[in-house]
Amino acid sequence: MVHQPMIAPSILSADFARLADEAAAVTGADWLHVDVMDAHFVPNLTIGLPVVKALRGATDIPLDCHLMIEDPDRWATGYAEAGAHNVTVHVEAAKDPVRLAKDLRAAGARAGLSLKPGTPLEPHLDVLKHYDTLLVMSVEPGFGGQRFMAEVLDKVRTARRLVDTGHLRLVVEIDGGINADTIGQAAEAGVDCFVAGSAIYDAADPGAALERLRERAARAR
Ligand SMILES: O=C(CO)[C@@H](O)[C@H](O)COP(=O)(O)O
Ligand SMILES: [Fe+2]
Repeated sequence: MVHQPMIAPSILSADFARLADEAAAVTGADWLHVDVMDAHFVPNLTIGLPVVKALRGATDIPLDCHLMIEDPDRWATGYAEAGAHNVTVHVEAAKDPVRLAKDLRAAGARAGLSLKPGTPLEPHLDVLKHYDTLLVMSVEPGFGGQRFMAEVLDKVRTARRLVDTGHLRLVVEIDGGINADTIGQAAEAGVDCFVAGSAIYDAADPGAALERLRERAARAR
């Protein structure tokens, strides 16, 4: 388990007209989570490569790009080349996830693999050996502000066990519905990195909200 809980604010809940300021409001963040949606893999359309490139120049926080797109085999390495620290693709969308992980690493990024809430972990364990991050979705991808699905924590517990016993080398990340009421159970289950959008950016002081989440997670471990 990484030393202290990592927090990744999701800019999906930030003010898109003031992204540089919104990044500056969370300087304590470990990663800045960027939700890329293409209106095909998910029923929502957000931002893409030009905005990621602009953000890269506007903040020093490592960018954690979560690609909810139909054809990650074609587009994902562009995000790594644009300077993203971690690029996560969905196992449900990737045609050749092992190749993709190698390409992402060759382009200088960490490679992340995400599972939708209904996607089991076990069939993908061999593929996960090639990845640096496992992103467990705790809402159906597409929108911020949804209710946390505690049933995905079984996948987190399994992944934690496999990491702690040396079978996988991964940061275990969770995404969706993380707030002061839910972060404790996710931390107990073994999450390393917590994505939080509305719980941070809907708060009057996003930086303070981030640190409160981190404290809660640390206490629950
Ligand atoms: O990937 C997604 C949604 O598809 C997330 O990253 C959300 O943006 C998280 O928002 P909250 O559930 O924390 O409000
Ligand atoms: Fe996300």
